[in-house]
Amino acid sequence: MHEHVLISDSNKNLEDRIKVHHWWHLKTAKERLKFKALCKRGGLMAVGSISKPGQYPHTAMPLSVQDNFPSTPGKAKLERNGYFSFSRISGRWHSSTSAKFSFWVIVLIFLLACAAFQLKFSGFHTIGKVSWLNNPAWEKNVQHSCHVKRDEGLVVLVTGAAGFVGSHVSLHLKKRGDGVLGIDNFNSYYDPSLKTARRALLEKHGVFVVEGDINDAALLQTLFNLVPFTHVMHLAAQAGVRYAMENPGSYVHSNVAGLVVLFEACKNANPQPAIVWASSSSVYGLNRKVPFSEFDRTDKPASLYAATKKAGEVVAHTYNHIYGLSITGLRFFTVYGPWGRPDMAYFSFTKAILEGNTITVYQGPNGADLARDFTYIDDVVKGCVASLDTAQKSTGSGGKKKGIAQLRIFNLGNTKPVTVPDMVKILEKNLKTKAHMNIVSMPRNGDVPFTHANITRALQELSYNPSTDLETGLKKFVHWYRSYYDYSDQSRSTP
Ligand SMILES: O=C(O)[C@H]1O[C@H](OP(=O)(O)OP(=O)(O)OC[C@H]2O[C@@H](n3ccc(=O)[nH]c3=O)[C@H](O)[C@@H]2O)[C@H](O)[C@@H](O)[C@H]1O
Repeated sequence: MHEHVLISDSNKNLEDRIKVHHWWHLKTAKERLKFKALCKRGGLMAVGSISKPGQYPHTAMPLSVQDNFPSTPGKAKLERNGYFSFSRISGRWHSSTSAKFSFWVIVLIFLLACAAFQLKFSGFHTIGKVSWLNNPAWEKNVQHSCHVKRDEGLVVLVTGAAGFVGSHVSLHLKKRGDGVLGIDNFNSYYDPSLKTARRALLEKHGVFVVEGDINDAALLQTLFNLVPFTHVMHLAAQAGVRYAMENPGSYVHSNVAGLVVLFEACKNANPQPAIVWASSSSVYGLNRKVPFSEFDRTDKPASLYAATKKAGEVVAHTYNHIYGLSITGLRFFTVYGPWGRPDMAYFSFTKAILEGNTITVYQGPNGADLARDFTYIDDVVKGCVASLDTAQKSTGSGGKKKGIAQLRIFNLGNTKPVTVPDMVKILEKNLKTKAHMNIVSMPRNGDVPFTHANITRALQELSYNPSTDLETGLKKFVHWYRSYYDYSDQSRSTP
């Protein structure tokens, strides 16, 4: 077999080094030895594929050149003692120029592919397309967003800031003069353009939202190094009761693993912040005793979503116990309102009714209507802010507990459950349109037949006193929905 060998013996520059100087036809062992000696003398290293054991590679290049090659993973990695096959056509290099060109094109494509891969999968830290690593402009945004404008103001890291509750809480805190920094991964569980619009609103009011995941420990550490947060309002989560059957991993990832990563960052921070975080009414699961009290058992979750929220409460206990983190868990009861979540029934029903589509309404056993303790967003925001304001300091430092720390759980409900068909009637009235309803038995999908909060504890300790009934709240929601999606802006898609 005739081998065509490309040899470079110039050391002037990278271009010259891969210039073709000789064509060799290695027919015999003697020729191969000669080639090998030549490589050695010129400081060259033979590279190229070997089609049979004992054969020499197809091409040669200086060792120094190889140091300039990217050390990238994968099959095409160029190894010092390995072999890399260039574009060889019919066993012959057509010309040195085309070989050189092909080679660098391949290298370039490979580098670009690696960069794209890293950006997408390795937690490469970006804001839009800008890396946060050693980025003074980004650090300035972070610090500016955390600037406190009132006496005794808080410095709060809000996770899930581009989410429904997160955006409302962030705005409220910022407006009263607290320093607020948001973080959100802008995932596509529901239309990310709604999250982007919420972010635009926040940024208009001076709240910077870092695009990143709570599972990114390095990013969290960077934020805690930059800012001495007094509080963390942790609202980032995988929400939705029924979606847990479709994508169980996302619940474990965000609601359990993500929570632990966040607690770790808080535990290591100096000072340790106090944490307020979103649990859920769903932890009451199959509880039949109403109204649901924080003293009731919560060991029978009906969905994986509920199970991960319950797990979060248990994890919170551990971090409070071992590290002295001050932690307050809030059990939200079907929060609704402007800028809400398109996956929730009141929101998706509104869209369907306006578009003339049929809505599916679930019924409980024996044809009983399902009911929810729908809670208006402004009331929930008050509960969140009161929790931050009444949170005691964490007691640990340097990762060690220095004393007993506060650990609280509160129901943030409305205490006035409304059935789903009644909720539909309110929507019909506000939308001035009759809904087409398909009534079906509640599938076994994690749903619970009713929720009803006892809010005595929140009233006592937080002065939490919800004041918006469903009629008033849905009216406000429909008003927002119409202005947001009312097709005056044709470029904006409906949810
Ligand atoms: O309090 C919570 O902890 C949770 O509240 C919310 O869950 P849910 O109370 O289940 O709200 P939501 O989906 O609006 O369904 C409302 C009602 O409509 C019924 N429902 C729903 C959909 C449908 O197509 N038909 C229907 O009848 C359905 O059977 C139910 O009876 C949050 O989504 C969740 O993230 C979590 O925060």
